[in-house]
Amino acid sequence: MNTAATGITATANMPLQLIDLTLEYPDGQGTVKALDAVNLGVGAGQMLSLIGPSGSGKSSLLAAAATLIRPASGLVIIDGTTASDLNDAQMTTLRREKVGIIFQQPNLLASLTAVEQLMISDHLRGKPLKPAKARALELLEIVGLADSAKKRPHQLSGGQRQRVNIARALMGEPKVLLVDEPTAALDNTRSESIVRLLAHVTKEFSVATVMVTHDTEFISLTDAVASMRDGVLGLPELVGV
Ligand SMILES: Nc1ncnc2c1ncn2[C@@H]1O[C@H](COP(=O)(O)OP(=O)(O)OP(=O)(O)O)[C@@H](O)[C@H]1O
Repeated sequence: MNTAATGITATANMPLQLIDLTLEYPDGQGTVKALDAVNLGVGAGQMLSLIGPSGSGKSSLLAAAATLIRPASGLVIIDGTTASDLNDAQMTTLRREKVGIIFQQPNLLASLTAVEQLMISDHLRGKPLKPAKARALELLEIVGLADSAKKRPHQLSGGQRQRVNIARALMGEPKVLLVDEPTAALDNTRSESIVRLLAHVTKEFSVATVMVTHDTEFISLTDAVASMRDGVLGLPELVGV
């Protein structure tokens, strides 16, 4: 199968590949097809904007790519590993090690400082605390929060909380970053800076990023856009400079 044809641009290093992905949900007596033979490849250092009307399947695509739901058919390949070949425990490990997920709401723990929010995610992966702190501080600097490492969520703005969320998703050194409406709760200026930051870390850490968004005005900050309709994914179009 020629998967390169579905990628944003041809590249040997494609951390995220979706091949002929079909996903159905039960709906009364029948089923609703949320993903209909979806093919997509996102290369290392590439960021794709995913747009489409409500109910077109964007969240389903992200959930399948994140290995949070198993497709009815087709393949999800993360950094060369075919997720559908794995059992649930192996899939969880793959997700933990290779996938960073950023939701609309940061879901930070109220009692922890910014640096602790990042360290705990490494701690849950069984990693030692000392290098985790160094990496957490480095990531906070990259996302523009060097001076806010000791602040708790209530001391941060919405945009700053989203920056902590982005830094936290990068702690595990993911190969794939899946981002669901990261700017939905933010004003225009903050939205733009968050999309710029996501585009920056995509390049800086060579991750394959897919961002679901309704903010079409910031799509030009990303490399490509693809739109969904009724579970069918259109071909990605290059938009970046
Ligand atoms: N858990 C579920 N059970 C049944 N049907 C579902 C479920 N989740 C989604 N669907 C259906 O699957 C289709 C795709 O939904 P999905 O949430 O992926 O779309 P979306 O493009 O992300 O929408 P939105 O922009 O509103 O978030 C829709 O018809 C939706 O009603």
